[in-house]
Amino acid sequence: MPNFGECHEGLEAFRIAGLPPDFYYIPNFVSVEEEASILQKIPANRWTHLTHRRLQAIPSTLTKTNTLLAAPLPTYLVTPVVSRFKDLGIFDQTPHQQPNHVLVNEYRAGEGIMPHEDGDAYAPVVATVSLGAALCLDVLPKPGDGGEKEKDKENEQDGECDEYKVPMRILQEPRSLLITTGTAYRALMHGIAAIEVDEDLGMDTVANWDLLGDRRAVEEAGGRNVRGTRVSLTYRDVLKVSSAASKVLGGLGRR
Ligand SMILES: O=C(O)CCC(=O)C(=O)O
Ligand SMILES: [Fe+2]
Repeated sequence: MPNFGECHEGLEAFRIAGLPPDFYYIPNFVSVEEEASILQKIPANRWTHLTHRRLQAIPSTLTKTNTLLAAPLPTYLVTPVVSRFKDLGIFDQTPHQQPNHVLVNEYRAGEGIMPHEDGDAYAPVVATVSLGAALCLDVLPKPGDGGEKEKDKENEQDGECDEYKVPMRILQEPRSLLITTGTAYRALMHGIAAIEVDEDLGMDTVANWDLLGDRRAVEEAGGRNVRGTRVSLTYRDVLKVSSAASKVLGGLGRR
């Protein structure tokens, strides 16, 4: 089976070259108008409040067995974003060939998310649309696989990963798309530091520096990004879907 990169030559120009495969960063994936329209349509009364952010799982939270109760995504999350995913073939190789689940996360300045991996409830492709403000995603090695030292040894042996500097940061500008798949999905963790300013941003410290939509703004701000409120939409394909449940819900008029 060909890997993601081999099937998506059109995306090659957007690959984050300095990181293990495959991260792709596309600036200005949605327009300013589209961004405003999506933000305005996120329902105000559906937030789950966590200590360091608030979130909405759409269409619903997965069950204890990581099953999705099938229900269509709301239109504001489908148009225009999912049609653009189709044009790029982002979910062409996942079981349902389209995203069926979206987590909406909101981070105010000073909020973040602990380093984690997204796990095996989903096909290993995540498409993250950022809205509202910029922040840095930290990319880290997974602890436990013998630790970093062991990894370095392995890397020396196969000579394949030497060129990658991890931990590293990806600056996610508003309106951008970040795709995480392959080794990047399976072998790395990601998190967002709970800070108010991302500092020391530049070509050596930001993995997607060359791909940014507005490098100049960051340079003019002296390599600092003062955080505002950022909303992320993380689109995924949940592997286990129960359509029986959705029929019951549909019958109850819960669509
Ligand atoms: O907001 C983000 O970009 C990351 C969110 C995330 O890691 C997740 O929902 O699993
Ligand atoms: Fe995540």
